[in-house]
Amino acid sequence: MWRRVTSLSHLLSSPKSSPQLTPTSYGPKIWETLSTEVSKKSGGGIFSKERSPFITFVLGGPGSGKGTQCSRIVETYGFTHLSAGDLLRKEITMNSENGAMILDTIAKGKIVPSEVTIKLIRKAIESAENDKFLIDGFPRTEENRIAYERIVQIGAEPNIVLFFDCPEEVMVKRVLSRNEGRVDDNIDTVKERLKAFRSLNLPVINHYSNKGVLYKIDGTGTEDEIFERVRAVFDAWK
Ligand SMILES: Nc1ncnc2c1ncn2[C@@H]1O[C@H](COP(=O)(O)OP(=O)(O)OP(=O)(O)O)[C@@H](O)[C@H]1O
Ligand SMILES: Nc1ccn([C@@H]2O[C@H](COP(=O)(O)O)[C@@H](O)[C@H]2O)c(=O)n1
Ligand SMILES: [Mg+2]
Repeated sequence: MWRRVTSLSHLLSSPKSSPQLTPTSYGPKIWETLSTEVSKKSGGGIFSKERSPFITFVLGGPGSGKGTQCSRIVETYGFTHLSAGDLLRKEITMNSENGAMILDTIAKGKIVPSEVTIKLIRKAIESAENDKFLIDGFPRTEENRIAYERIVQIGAEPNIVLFFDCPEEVMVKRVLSRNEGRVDDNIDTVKERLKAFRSLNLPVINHYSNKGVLYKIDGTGTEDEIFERVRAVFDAWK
């Protein structure tokens, strides 16, 4: 039933299999059609028969432009943007039960335990009315990914995974000039975050590449240039 759009194959990094797109299924957007397909199979977890959203994971190193491009995707395609980092930072400002632990972890450039992050993502999905989500900065580790899959059960596979591929020196430069007062935007923590990206996030990215759902996007150039690359992915899914 599903066929891959051949012109997009260059965006997929060595998939063993691929989500198959239906170029003819214009009308309802492909994410609405897919949501229904998945919901028929869904056995519980975050999603149900009645509700199985179209999920895009947005991955990339610190400063690769995930948040920036997510804002553009939201404007153009109407997704709801859930940044795992923003959800965690909100817990710090709300002085919640886990706030101090989260602050300490983020300041060290380490990864917060999966159950904490997934609970926040789950709550945000459940309280949103939209059925199309960009989940930015998650899963960050194989442990994040496996924990998420356990909770979501059938239908846990993201529909798309975007990976913003960017040289480390570009990412470091962007992070250090971000100037938003983030506790982790300093050279020592950035080094730790890059280490975590290499050792923990790249295996997740490889996993999705092997599953055939990964769209690797060149994260260099201007915001507009990068968004044109992103458009090529989403326009093929409409
Ligand atoms: N293409 C670009 N060229 C120059 N600067 C950019 C570009 N894209 C984003 N930036 C800037 O770089 C900084 C980091 O971008 P952004 O916050 O989108 O990255 P991120 O991947 O979400 O990072 P993090 O993982 O640290 O949250 C921001 O100040 C943003 O304005
Ligand atoms: N799945 C995640 C996502 C983020 N974190 C922590 O938050 C920091 C900032 O994340 P950004 O995506 O906003 O860069 C990150 O360095 C981690 O400390 C996490 O633990 N788990
Ligand atoms: Mg971000």
